[in-house]
Amino acid sequence: DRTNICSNHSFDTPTIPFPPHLGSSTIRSSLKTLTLDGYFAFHNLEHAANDFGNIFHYLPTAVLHPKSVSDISSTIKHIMDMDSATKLTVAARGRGHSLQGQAQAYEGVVINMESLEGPSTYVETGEVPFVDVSGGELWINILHETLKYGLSPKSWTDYLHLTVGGTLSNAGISGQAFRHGPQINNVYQLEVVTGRGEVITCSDKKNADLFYGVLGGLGQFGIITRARISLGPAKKMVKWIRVLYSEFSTFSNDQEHLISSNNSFDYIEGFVIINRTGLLNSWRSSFNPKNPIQASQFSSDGKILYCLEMVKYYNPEKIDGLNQDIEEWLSELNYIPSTLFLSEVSYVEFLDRVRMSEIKLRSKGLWEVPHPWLNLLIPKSRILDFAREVFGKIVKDNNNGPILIYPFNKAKWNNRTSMVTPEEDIIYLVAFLPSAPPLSTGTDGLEHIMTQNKRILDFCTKARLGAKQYLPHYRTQDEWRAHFGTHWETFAQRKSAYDPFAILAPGQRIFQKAVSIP
Ligand SMILES: Cc1cc2nc3c(=O)[nH]c(=O)nc-3n(C[C@H](O)[C@H](O)[C@H](O)COP(=O)(O)OP(=O)(O)OC[C@H]3O[C@@H](n4cnc5c(N)ncnc54)[C@H](O)[C@@H]3O)c2cc1C
Repeated sequence: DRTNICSNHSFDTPTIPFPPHLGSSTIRSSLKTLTLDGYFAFHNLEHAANDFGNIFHYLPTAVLHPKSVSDISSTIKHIMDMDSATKLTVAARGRGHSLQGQAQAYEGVVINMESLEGPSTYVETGEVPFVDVSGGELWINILHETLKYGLSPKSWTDYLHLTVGGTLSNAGISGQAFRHGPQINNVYQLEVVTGRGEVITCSDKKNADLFYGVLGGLGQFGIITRARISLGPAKKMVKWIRVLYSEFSTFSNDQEHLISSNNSFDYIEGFVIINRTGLLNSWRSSFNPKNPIQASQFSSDGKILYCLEMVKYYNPEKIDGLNQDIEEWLSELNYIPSTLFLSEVSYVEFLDRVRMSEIKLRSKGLWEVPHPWLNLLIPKSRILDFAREVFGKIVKDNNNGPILIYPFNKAKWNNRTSMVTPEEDIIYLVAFLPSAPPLSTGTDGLEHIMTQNKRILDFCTKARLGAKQYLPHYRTQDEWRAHFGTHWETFAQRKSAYDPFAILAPGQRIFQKAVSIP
């Protein structure tokens, strides 16, 4: 029952050796000696060997369903005390929406963070409002809870059914990042269980090295059990606007113009439409323009269109001047005049927009399919080169999923976190988000898309774009060193300080399990 059920597709099988077979019954017996508030499961663990990517599948030995922080800390301490040959690896699993097995632990222990209980969510409404939540809490629940107080987190992801620990281990980027930075820049304090099993509270003022290490730290230094997240006043409704462009440079100039202004839209994203045969609406959005007939004219057979997406939050009881402001901001843009689509939806409906698409796709069996996604951060100075080579030349259509593209201001990002980005003031996130129906061997098939992703990455390297992967995935430590660049030393030092045996988040494949404390 401990077989490696790794999919047999041949592109990206791991090259870093996994721990040897450890003698499962001895290990189970050893784990069973622990006194816990929650429990270990040793059977039916296939769920923990899967993720949203649906490409990598590694069975753990056990899944811990912790009820308390001490369950997590005792488990890690117990593993620390095992002899070096039998030390297990440990992966915190949030919602398991990783793409390449990052939340899996082959023959190790997966911790189901959603079962963690503790103090209930607490909202502070004072001068500096914040919410204290469990690391396994879903962002959608945080939204609903904070709205009861007229408050809301400021920085989001496009999809809210992800855990706090999962997105804070990466960055958490969406259309608000140009103004507020990513989610990792909107956190005041964390409670973390390190790879030594210690429970440490950290912030900018206290244990700052651990705090900034864990934010964007790919789960390498500790397990986030609690987070204090900054809040701001929430609005009830949004004006959701889309306009189209046929020239990339006009589109990107307008995006850059919008993110340079302090007083304009609250959210700015965009996407590329390459030779799409379907309607303009993509799967990720429940956007329903007032004039759908007009929208449907813009299926993009044979051409490339760029869609700029803007949102303004508002309260319906205080709408004075809003429409004039929006008209003025739009008048500064150079989109194709007949292509303005406007929709008004609630704040919650907008933020939770991908959920509707998920429900639809699930009903058609199209959600739990392989997702060979590729997310890149491209410096502004090279975005035209990137667009020219990739859109239409390497990627010839995007009928199998959206391609997002939008800039943000690096000045709004805190450079002390573990996350690495290109070194420029303005950076574009470009996200290729295809679904690959199983068994397809055509241009929507997994093999074709993986080859295409590789061509995009090869182009970035050859053209020296200075691009970085977001939600990075590499096979060798050399590639990881290159990814972190000058930040590698700090990253590696933090690893030996907080997780000296390299037991945490083995699915990232950055460090191999160590055998002795340096
Ligand atoms: C449909 C969809 C839309 C998305 N949209 C966006 C987006 O708009 N912007 C964006 O930035 N990202 C987006 N993502 C990516 C997403 O943010 C990451 O994949 C994130 O890691 C998923 O959270 P999770 O709870 O599922 O994490 P998991 O997949 O469970 O874990 C991710 C990594 O974090 C580690 N981890 C999990 N919990 C903890 C914890 N408590 N403490 C320490 N480490 C932990 C895991 O071990 C693993 O290495 C999207 C993903 C999907 C599937």
